[in-house]
Amino acid sequence: MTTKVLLFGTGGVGAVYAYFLEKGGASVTAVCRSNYEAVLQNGISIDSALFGQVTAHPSVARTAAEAQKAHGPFDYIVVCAKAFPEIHTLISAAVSPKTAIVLCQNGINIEAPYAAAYPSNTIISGVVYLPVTQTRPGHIRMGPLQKLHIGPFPAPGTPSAQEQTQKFAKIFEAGGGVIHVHPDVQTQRWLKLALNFALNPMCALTRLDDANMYRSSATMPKAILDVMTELTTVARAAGYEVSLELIQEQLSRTKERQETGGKEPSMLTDVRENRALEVDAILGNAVTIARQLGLETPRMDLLYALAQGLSYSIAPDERFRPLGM
Ligand SMILES: NC(=O)C1=CN([C@@H]2O[C@H](COP(=O)(O)OP(=O)(O)OC[C@H]3O[C@@H](n4cnc5c(N)ncnc54)[C@H](OP(=O)(O)O)[C@@H]3O)[C@@H](O)[C@H]2O)C=CC1
Ligand SMILES: CC(C)(CO)C(=O)C(=O)O
Repeated sequence: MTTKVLLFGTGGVGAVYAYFLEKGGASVTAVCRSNYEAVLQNGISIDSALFGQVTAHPSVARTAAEAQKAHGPFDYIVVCAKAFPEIHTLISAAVSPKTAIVLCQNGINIEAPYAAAYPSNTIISGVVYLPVTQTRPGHIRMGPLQKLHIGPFPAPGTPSAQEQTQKFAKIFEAGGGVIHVHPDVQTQRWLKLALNFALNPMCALTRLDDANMYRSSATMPKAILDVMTELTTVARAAGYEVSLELIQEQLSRTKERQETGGKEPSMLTDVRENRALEVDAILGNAVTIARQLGLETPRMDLLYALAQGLSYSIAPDERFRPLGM
């Protein structure tokens, strides 16, 4: 029987995953919002540095409820929306007893709301390497890297969760995607977080892509590495072996991009588009974990405060006052 996948959040990452899953033989329905008309009319067009110009043609829906009615029940719901607290509630209409929920998002501790809301469903945690941007509705530009690390949450999962994880990987791989299954993917999550915790807010605050930010001053490379190093102390205290060599390796892509041109991290795209920022998923949750572990993290705390300020400048609330002079 054909595997049915619902994609929730068809932006840069979701669009590319829709393409792999469709090509891998799944029947894919994509929940689209601002790009609904574009994707309905023309599908998703991907300009990839890895495999050229391709198009995906998922079925399209405006909500999970609409998708469930027309194409459910779904074997998998792949969440590729930004990691915000309310998103888990928006998929509920499409969660059936056997649906596995695959989270493809940056950040740490992003699984908790899903595990609490859907305690009987398999949760698969996904760590995304995919430099990608939606340049206009339904049009995606993808850089020369693609890797997805997945594993059941909480690890190691039940035998049936492990089976669902392996089956997802097979479809993704059959569609041309590079994917690695881990018994516990959290070490990978911390490793990726080290990059995002530093690059995403620092690029968003300076409004520079990663390569230009890296070379913007003599002090910047050390400032970036210091934040990443501080985060590794939290990862290690939390029980995950994230070595400094691996951190250096993470940063090597930014260094390589000195030659080829930089990547604008997703948080900078959000700032430019005046959209909400993933401040808690990428920064706040790790700072909370550091406090719980009794660790001092002055660099992370400062960056978190600045990212919160940046977010507040995009969405000020009743505390905001105009200039006094
Ligand atoms: N871009 C990148 O290079 C990378 C991103 N990531 C991570 O992957 C995740 C996805 O990022 P990315 O693809 O860049 O994000 P995008 O902002 O490009 O895509 C998110 C999509 O979710 C949609 N969405 C949000 N809320 C709803 C809703 N209520 N109903 C329907 N659709 C909704 C948005 O619609 P709308 O357009 O209407 O807002 C948008 O199309 C994030 O966690 C990010 O940090 C990880 C690695 C690299
Ligand atoms: C830092 C980067 C580009 C790495 O792929 C990323 O994860 C993002 O844009 O959020």
